[in-house]
Amino acid sequence: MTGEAPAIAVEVVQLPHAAGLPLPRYETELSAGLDLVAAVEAPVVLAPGGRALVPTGLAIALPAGTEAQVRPRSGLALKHGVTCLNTPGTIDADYRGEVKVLLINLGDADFTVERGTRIAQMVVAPVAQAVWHPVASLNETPRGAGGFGSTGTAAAKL
Ligand SMILES: O=c1ccn([C@H]2C[C@H](O)[C@@H](COP(=O)(O)OP(=O)(O)OP(=O)(O)O)O2)c(=O)[nH]1
Ligand SMILES: [Mg+2]
Repeated sequence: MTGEAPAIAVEVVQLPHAAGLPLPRYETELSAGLDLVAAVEAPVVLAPGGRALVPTGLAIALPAGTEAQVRPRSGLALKHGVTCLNTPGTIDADYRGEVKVLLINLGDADFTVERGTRIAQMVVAPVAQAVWHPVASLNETPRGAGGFGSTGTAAAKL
């Protein structure tokens, strides 16, 4: 698959405590996520079961009609059991505070977040707001109210 991903312009301010750190970047041409780095002044140790709100040193202004999602990195999850507690984190287009990452250590050893550690990834995406249309009843569908496993397993269907 080739081609260019559509671009969304995002204003960014690198806060003073992020001085010297690189702006998040796409590691490959068609990556969906920008790797966020920890803008901690000193290493933060996450004990097993511990959590921490880790600063990225970035404040952003997303265009109306977009959001950013803060998602875990699979490598950290696989190797260390470290993930985002509130995944996916939601960055609203009108948020002007610092983007932070709520990490939790679900592994069985201490995990140290060093300055510059790539701790999560941020995906920018279009988003729509719902406009409620109250009605008395909803149209019928083959699924109806079925959910939560109502279609059975793939094996059961064979
Ligand atoms: O992982 C995250 C999640 C949120 N935020 C920031 C941006 C977002 O716009 C704001 C509010 O997030 P959310 O709506 O998830 O939190 P809340 O608990 O509902 O707080 P609020 O009442 O401020 O909306 O916090 C982050 O920096 N990182
Ligand atoms: Mg909220």
